[in-house]
Amino acid sequence: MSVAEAFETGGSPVMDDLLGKTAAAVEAADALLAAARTNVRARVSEGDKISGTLIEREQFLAHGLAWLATYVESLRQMQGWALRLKETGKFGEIEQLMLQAAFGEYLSQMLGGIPMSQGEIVRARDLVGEQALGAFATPATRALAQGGNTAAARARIYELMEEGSGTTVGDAGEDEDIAMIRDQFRRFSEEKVVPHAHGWHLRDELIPIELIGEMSELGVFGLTIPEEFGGLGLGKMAMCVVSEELSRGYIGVGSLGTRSEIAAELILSGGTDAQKTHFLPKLASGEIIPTAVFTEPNTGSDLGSLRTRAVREGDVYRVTGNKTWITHAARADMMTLMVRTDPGSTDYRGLSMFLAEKPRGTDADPFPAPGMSGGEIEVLGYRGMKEYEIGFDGFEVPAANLLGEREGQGFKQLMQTFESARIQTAARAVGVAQCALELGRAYARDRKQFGKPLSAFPRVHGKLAWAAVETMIARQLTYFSAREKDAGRRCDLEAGMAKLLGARVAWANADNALQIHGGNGFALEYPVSRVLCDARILNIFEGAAEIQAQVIARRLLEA
Ligand SMILES: Cc1cc2nc3c(=O)[nH]c(=O)nc-3n(C[C@H](O)[C@H](O)[C@H](O)COP(=O)(O)OP(=O)(O)OC[C@H]3O[C@@H](n4cnc5c(N)ncnc54)[C@H](O)[C@@H]3O)c2cc1C
Repeated sequence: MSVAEAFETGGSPVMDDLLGKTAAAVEAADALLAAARTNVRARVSEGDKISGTLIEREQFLAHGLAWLATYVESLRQMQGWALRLKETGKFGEIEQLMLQAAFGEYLSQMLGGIPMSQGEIVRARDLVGEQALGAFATPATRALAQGGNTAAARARIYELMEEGSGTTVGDAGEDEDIAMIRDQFRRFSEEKVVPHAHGWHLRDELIPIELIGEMSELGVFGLTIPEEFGGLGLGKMAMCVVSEELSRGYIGVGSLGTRSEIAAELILSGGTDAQKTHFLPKLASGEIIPTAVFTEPNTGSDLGSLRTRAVREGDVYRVTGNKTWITHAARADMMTLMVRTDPGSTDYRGLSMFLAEKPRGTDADPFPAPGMSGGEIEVLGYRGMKEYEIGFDGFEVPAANLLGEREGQGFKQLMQTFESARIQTAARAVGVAQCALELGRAYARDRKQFGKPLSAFPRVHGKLAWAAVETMIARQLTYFSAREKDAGRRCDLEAGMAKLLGARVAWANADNALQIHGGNGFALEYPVSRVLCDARILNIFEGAAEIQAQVIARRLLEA
């Protein structure tokens, strides 16, 4: 029995005048968002000012607004993607169906309820009231919501997926240079990462230093560092496809560049000339492996209140306090270390950032530096670099290593890196989402039950088709923020949305891919068990989902 017969799809379920309908739906979605903004703003305002206290009291609604805005931006970006593909003659049947399913599902959720997490559904009627919701039900939104993400559309997407040979499901729409970079890193990932990732995870090993050497030679750590400082001088779009393809192989490998990206951004935007000349070429070449040292046992999301302190004594600062959850700390050569230099302060204004050098440690002696101690935290997933708690007791940092040689700027300097870090994390999430999709696909194709491959069942191929669609949505939102960043435009809002959505999609894909594996998915032996654990972290670090939604909501309400 052929795949087509199994699914009994008949002709293509692409809707008539699809692009006309989707264009009209974007307009209606914008109007719904405007109504929600007005409504939520009224709920959280005191006089003509937005009140932090009221936003917190109405957190569910405010975060719902952030999710609604994320959906609206997702649809706009999918529409833009489709129009660009059409212009270049690449808007084929699978891309049309993916567009239609994306609109169908997201519009339905906007009408019915958007899941901010499992069991936390924000309802449009609470965000805008019945009247605006009624106005949202235009002929285009109704047609797409009813006819977009149908079982027939999902079946046909799956069928085309299985016939296709591209590296992503559907054309991702990158330009030629970016597609070449993607292909190069996809090959690298397939050859050097995929065969070993699960073993590294199961044995809880550090990713081999030789692999880091090979990645250095490919320029991974200096991708976005300007050429004058030894980097490749590429944009964030390149960073996205590299992060995506490496994370598709293993999130640990795709995350090796994260701390280099943060350190380089910090130094480029806040460093002195001497700091730029000293650190950037070594970061770009991979000679220096950096680690990001911000979180403390009592201070995670509320980073501005951290307490580790640095006291100046002549030409040095002495650091005392405790940090935790520090990734790749033992093997790192340099810490971007945020501490309190103003002992009289309790908020972000008293914080400073140091570029603190340290010797490389080993498993036996992770922190062989005077005034520094600590140990590994055992974790579910996101292994390969290991996480550590660190105690500082008079650890010495030269005063010349204070970023920008200015105290009190640490939090502001860190905020300037948030856009890039969130774009990179969103790209990692897309890579993990793609990995889960591929694992689920391969299993569904091979495993037979009731005399058929699992993929013959609508609940199985439907999951895979939707995973492909939603991965593309997260990807397009991520690429959009990267393009905005590359164009020099502010994109904290878009980058936050891409991270927020990407993390949810990666988790959903991993969960569904594991479900398709049945009992075997629960066996450590199967890579999908690792991918589930790896996907889980994306909603926690780089701004937990609630913090991300809070930041997005504030920006939407204050604009
Ligand atoms: C694997 C891993 C690697 C990490 N790597 C690093 C690293 O290299 N360097 C580093 O500095 N840090 C790192 N972190 C720390 C990470 O950034 C923090 O875990 C994260 O910021 C959340 O802080 P927290 O864990 O203290 O959670 P908390 O701040 O205690 O929050 C717990 C939960 O409460 C909820 N919550 C918190 N505040 C609010 C709010 N205002 N409104 C609504 N809900 C809220 C959220 O659901 C949140 O997940 C890592 C963490 C992990 C798990």
